Amino acid sequence: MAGATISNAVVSPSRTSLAYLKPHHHSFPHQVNTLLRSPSPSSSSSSSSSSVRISASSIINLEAVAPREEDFKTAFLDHKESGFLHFVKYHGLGNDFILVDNRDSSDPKVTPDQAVKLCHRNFGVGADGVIFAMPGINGADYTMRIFNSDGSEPEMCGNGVRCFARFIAELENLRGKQSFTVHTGAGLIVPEIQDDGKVKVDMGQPVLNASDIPTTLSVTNDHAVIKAGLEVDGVTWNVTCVSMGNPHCVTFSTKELQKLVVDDLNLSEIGPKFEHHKVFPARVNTEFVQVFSRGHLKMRVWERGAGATLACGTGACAVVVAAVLEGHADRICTVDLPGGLLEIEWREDDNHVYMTGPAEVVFYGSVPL
Ligand SMILES: N[C@H](CCC[C@H](N)C(=O)O)C(=O)O
Repeated sequence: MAGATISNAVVSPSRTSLAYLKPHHHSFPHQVNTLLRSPSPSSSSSSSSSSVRISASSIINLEAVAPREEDFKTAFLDHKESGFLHFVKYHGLGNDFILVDNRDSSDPKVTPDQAVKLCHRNFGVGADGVIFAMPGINGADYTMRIFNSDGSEPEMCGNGVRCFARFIAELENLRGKQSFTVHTGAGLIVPEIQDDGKVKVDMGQPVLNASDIPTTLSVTNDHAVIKAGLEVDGVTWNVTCVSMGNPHCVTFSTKELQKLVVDDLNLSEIGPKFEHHKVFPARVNTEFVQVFSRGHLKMRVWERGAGATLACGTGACAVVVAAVLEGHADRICTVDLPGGLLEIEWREDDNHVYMTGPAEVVFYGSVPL
């Protein structure tokens, strides 16, 4: 029997795919944790026929013997059972990812097609993407690769790299303030875990050159596309294009409407028309922005390859750059996303964009591949 819940579980060792909820939801019964150390499915058939019935009452009795979360995590992360993908589910302001320990190989353990299935919110684990922690190259400590939930591979992911940093800290048992270099499709990215557990990320320099976004929109200022008219669905939107390694189209207004009310927008209607617009040959992430003040912006996002998400880190960075270029905001802003707040600074002295925000574990899981 594939899968199991924790209370009233019938747990068959050979097909364990338990999700370990954080302690305040359930304590993890010692017996079940032992099962995770069970021999691989290919071992003697006797273990595959036996099953362990764990009733809700026994969980209460076992409460006292439940392992410390630390012990569970180590046991789980060391688990290398073949035929199963062991992962840790993280989210950054509700932009959620399946994180895979891929440090032993530069080939992703999951194909793009498998990523689509894993990201499906009914038939799979459910996520906006799959992120791989791989060996570093060109002197970087690590490499991060990501597949969107549609199987496409973007250059970079801001919320994802914060989750990546917390994942590495867990795998390497790092404590306190930690920083390391990550090779990505957007170049070298440097996340730093703060004392409060938030992650501050040097996201590198924004790219404004139209051909590097890429976009075929006509340039407005010195090879850049700033507040240019873009016809979508019969409306002329004013857009500014910024790449953070991945392409972004940021809009604050239309020809008719000088101030967007972002909660009034039908993203599933308008988002795909931006994403697949012919002026974006690599498709595009689109951010719709409302200016509350020169230090407080509210945004919603339709992501390339993932649709409407609760947050987009690279998008929040692109939004602040575009807001400064269009004269709406200063260089230090709080960006208000449906999933929560990000602190963004586009620093004048080094032209780098810095993003600070949370990244949390949701659960540990195993899934047959
Ligand atoms: N869908 C994006 C990648 C993920 C970006 C977003 N989740 C972030 O936090 O930056 C793209 O195809 O460029």
